[in-house]
Amino acid sequence: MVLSLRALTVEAAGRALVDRLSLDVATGSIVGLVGPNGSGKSTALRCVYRALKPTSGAVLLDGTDLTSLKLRDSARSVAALTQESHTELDFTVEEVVALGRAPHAQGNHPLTDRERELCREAMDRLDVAHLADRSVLSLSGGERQRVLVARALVQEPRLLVLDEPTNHLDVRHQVELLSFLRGSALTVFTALHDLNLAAQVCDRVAVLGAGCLVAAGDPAEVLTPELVRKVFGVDAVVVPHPRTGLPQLLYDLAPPPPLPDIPAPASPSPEGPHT
Ligand SMILES: Nc1ncnc2c1ncn2[C@@H]1O[C@H](COP(=O)(O)OP(=O)(O)OP(=O)(O)O)[C@@H](O)[C@H]1O
Repeated sequence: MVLSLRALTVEAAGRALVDRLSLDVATGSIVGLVGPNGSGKSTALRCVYRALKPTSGAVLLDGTDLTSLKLRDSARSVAALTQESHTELDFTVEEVVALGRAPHAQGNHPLTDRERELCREAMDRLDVAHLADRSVLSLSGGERQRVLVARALVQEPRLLVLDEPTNHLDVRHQVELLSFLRGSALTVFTALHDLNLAAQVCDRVAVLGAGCLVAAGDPAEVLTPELVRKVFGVDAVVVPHPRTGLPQLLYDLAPPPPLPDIPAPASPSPEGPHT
């Protein structure tokens, strides 16, 4: 077991943004956190990478309460790609990726050969090696996102926390990133908006609605039309992927069906027509 959330609660402005969330992410598994805008996904993730202190409850890493670890120690274990991951300093891509080694650094020593190799591998993996000497300030949104994932990988974390990792990525880079995660032995806790990508990449999905856990489990069991209607207010049909059999949602963009024919009243009622 790597990550356990135990009755995690975050309160602000007089309400619970995350409400008694309990969840486990097993070693080597990928757990996706899905839910509507504002349902508390980023807030929950922030508690895991210690940008936010929960009001109550706990985040356990291999059974140890995160708050009992020094920040440097938890930074060695947990790498995060966040909505707030910034790259506004005029560093090159290579320098930003190398910063992933910072929690492991002993004083001001230069990177070892092994660490330089790690950085090269991560840049190749994320298709940013050709940008190594470019300033991160000059990158497109998707290129920057890939550099930040490479930085998180070179940290060699026990747990990778990703907040919308496919943001800005074109479909090829989305597929590359997710298939890499799928094929790796990494332990990943990720917020995802795309339910179809979540179904394909996650071992388990957890659905948040208004800060509360609505459902958690195997994507095929959880991502049902009933749940999508209840949580997102959207009609969908679920079809098995023709090659993998994994559930894929097809959303219904049609307007709601017309009301059944009701005989018109003989004369208009004083309140006007009922809808
Ligand atoms: N410091 C704060 N004070 C008050 N409300 C906050 C604070 N931080 C976040 N919120 C609110 O908490 C709710 C949950 O926000 P959060 O960013 O966790 O949602 P999310 O599920 O990640 O949303 P999205 O899908 O839009 O990224 C939102 O309604 C947000 O406005």
